[in-house]
Amino acid sequence: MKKIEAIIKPFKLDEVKEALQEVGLQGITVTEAKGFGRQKGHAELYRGAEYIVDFLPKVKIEIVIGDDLVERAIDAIRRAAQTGRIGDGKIFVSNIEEAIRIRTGESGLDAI
Ligand SMILES: Nc1ncnc2c1ncn2[C@@H]1O[C@H](COP(=O)(O)OP(=O)(O)OP(=O)(O)O)[C@@H](O)[C@H]1O
Repeated sequence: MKKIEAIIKPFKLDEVKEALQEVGLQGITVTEAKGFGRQKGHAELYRGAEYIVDFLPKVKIEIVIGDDLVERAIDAIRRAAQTGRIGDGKIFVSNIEEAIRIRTGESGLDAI
Protein backbone atom coordinates (compact mmCIF):
# COMPACT_ATOMS: atom_id res chain seq x y z
CA MET A 1 0.00 0.00 0.00
CA LYS A 2 1.07 3.54 -0.66
CA LYS A 3 0.00 6.92 0.60
CA ILE A 4 -0.23 9.72 -1.90
CA GLU A 5 -0.17 13.20 -0.46
CA ALA A 6 -0.85 15.97 -2.92
CA ILE A 7 -0.64 19.68 -2.19
CA ILE A 8 -2.80 21.45 -4.72
CA LYS A 9 -4.42 24.77 -5.43
CA PRO A 10 -7.70 24.93 -3.48
CA PHE A 11 -9.87 25.70 -6.52
CA LYS A 12 -8.69 22.44 -8.11
CA LEU A 13 -10.04 20.25 -5.32
CA ASP A 14 -13.32 19.27 -6.99
CA GLU A 15 -11.64 18.38 -10.28
CA VAL A 16 -9.01 16.31 -8.51
CA LYS A 17 -11.63 14.52 -6.43
CA GLU A 18 -13.63 13.65 -9.54
CA ALA A 19 -10.54 12.45 -11.39
CA LEU A 20 -9.63 10.22 -8.46
CA GLN A 21 -13.14 8.82 -8.24
CA GLU A 22 -12.84 7.82 -11.90
CA VAL A 23 -9.72 5.85 -10.97
CA GLY A 24 -11.88 4.03 -8.41
CA LEU A 25 -10.76 5.38 -5.09
CA GLN A 26 -13.04 5.00 -2.10
CA GLY A 27 -11.60 7.26 0.54
CA ILE A 28 -9.83 10.57 0.73
CA THR A 29 -8.76 12.97 3.46
CA VAL A 30 -8.68 16.68 2.70
CA THR A 31 -6.97 19.28 4.85
CA GLU A 32 -6.76 23.00 4.43
CA ALA A 33 -3.08 23.86 4.41
CA LYS A 34 -0.68 26.73 3.97
CA GLY A 35 2.71 26.60 2.38
CA PHE A 36 5.18 27.79 -0.15
CA GLY A 37 7.37 26.22 -2.80
CA ARG A 38 10.43 27.60 -4.51
CA GLN A 39 9.12 30.84 -5.92
CA LYS A 40 6.02 31.73 -4.01
CA GLY A 41 7.27 32.88 -0.66
CA HIS A 42 9.39 35.96 -0.41
CA ALA A 43 12.49 36.30 1.72
CA GLU A 44 12.71 38.69 4.64
CA LEU A 45 15.53 39.48 7.01
CA TYR A 46 14.78 39.07 10.71
CA ARG A 47 17.56 39.50 13.26
CA GLY A 48 20.16 38.87 10.62
CA ALA A 49 18.65 35.66 9.29
CA GLU A 50 16.63 35.28 6.15
CA TYR A 51 13.13 33.93 6.56
CA ILE A 52 10.56 33.07 3.97
CA VAL A 53 7.19 34.57 4.72
CA ASP A 54 3.89 34.68 2.89
CA PHE A 55 2.24 31.32 3.19
CA LEU A 56 -0.29 30.66 0.51
CA PRO A 57 -3.52 28.72 0.99
CA LYS A 58 -3.32 25.20 -0.33
CA VAL A 59 -5.32 22.02 0.02
CA LYS A 60 -3.64 18.77 1.02
CA ILE A 61 -5.27 15.55 -0.05
CA GLU A 62 -4.25 12.16 1.28
CA ILE A 63 -5.21 8.82 -0.19
CA VAL A 64 -4.06 5.33 0.72
CA ILE A 65 -4.26 2.86 -2.15
CA GLY A 66 -2.96 -0.45 -3.41
CA ASP A 67 0.32 -0.34 -5.30
CA ASP A 68 -1.44 -1.21 -8.57
CA LEU A 69 -3.38 2.08 -8.58
CA VAL A 70 -0.52 4.43 -7.76
CA GLU A 71 0.48 5.41 -11.28
CA ARG A 72 -3.12 5.99 -12.37
CA ALA A 73 -3.82 8.08 -9.29
CA ILE A 74 -0.73 10.22 -9.86
CA ASP A 75 -1.72 10.76 -13.50
CA ALA A 76 -5.24 11.69 -12.48
CA ILE A 77 -4.03 14.23 -9.92
CA ARG A 78 -1.56 15.74 -12.36
CA ARG A 79 -4.09 16.05 -15.16
CA ALA A 80 -6.71 17.62 -12.90
CA ALA A 81 -4.50 19.92 -10.82
CA GLN A 82 -2.17 21.29 -13.48
CA THR A 83 -2.55 24.86 -14.65
CA GLY A 84 1.03 25.21 -15.88
CA ARG A 85 1.67 28.12 -13.54
CA ILE A 86 3.95 28.17 -10.54
CA GLY A 87 2.40 26.86 -7.36
CA ASP A 88 0.53 23.98 -9.00
CA GLY A 89 1.74 21.82 -6.17
CA LYS A 90 3.49 18.60 -5.38
CA ILE A 91 2.73 14.92 -5.06
CA PHE A 92 4.52 12.82 -2.46
CA VAL A 93 4.34 9.03 -2.36
CA SER A 94 5.26 6.93 0.67
CA ASN A 95 4.91 3.36 1.87
CA ILE A 96 2.10 2.40 4.22
CA GLU A 97 2.79 -0.59 6.44
CA GLU A 98 -0.69 -1.32 7.63
CA ALA A 99 -4.30 -0.17 7.52
CA ILE A 100 -7.08 -1.25 9.84
CA ARG A 101 -10.80 -0.63 9.51
CA ILE A 102 -11.84 0.22 13.04
CA ARG A 103 -15.43 -1.04 12.72
CA THR A 104 -14.60 -4.56 11.59
CA GLY A 105 -10.95 -5.09 12.37
CA GLU A 106 -10.19 -5.85 8.70
CA SER A 107 -6.63 -5.05 7.78
CA GLY A 108 -4.37 -4.51 4.80
CA LEU A 109 -5.96 -4.03 1.38
CA ASP A 110 -9.33 -5.14 2.78
CA ALA A 111 -9.32 -2.11 5.06
CA ILE A 112 -8.85 0.60 2.44
N1 LIG B 1 9.52 20.13 -0.40
C1 LIG B 1 8.29 20.33 0.07
N2 LIG B 1 7.90 19.79 1.22
C2 LIG B 1 6.65 19.98 1.70
N3 LIG B 1 5.72 20.70 1.07
C3 LIG B 1 6.06 21.25 -0.08
C4 LIG B 1 7.36 21.11 -0.65
N4 LIG B 1 7.38 21.78 -1.82
C5 LIG B 1 6.17 22.32 -1.97
N5 LIG B 1 5.38 22.01 -0.92
C6 LIG B 1 4.00 22.38 -0.74
O1 LIG B 1 3.40 22.40 -2.02
C7 LIG B 1 2.83 23.69 -2.26
C8 LIG B 1 3.00 24.03 -3.71
O2 LIG B 1 4.35 24.04 -4.04
P1 LIG B 1 4.79 24.75 -5.40
O3 LIG B 1 3.99 24.18 -6.51
O4 LIG B 1 4.78 26.22 -5.21
O5 LIG B 1 6.30 24.19 -5.48
P2 LIG B 1 7.49 24.68 -6.42
O6 LIG B 1 8.62 23.73 -6.12
O7 LIG B 1 7.75 26.12 -6.23
O8 LIG B 1 6.96 24.37 -7.87
P3 LIG B 1 6.52 25.42 -9.01
O9 LIG B 1 7.79 25.84 -9.66
O10 LIG B 1 5.61 24.62 -9.90
O11 LIG B 1 5.77 26.50 -8.29
C9 LIG B 1 3.55 24.61 -1.32
O12 LIG B 1 2.76 25.73 -0.99
C10 LIG B 1 3.80 23.74 -0.12
O13 LIG B 1 2.62 23.70 0.67
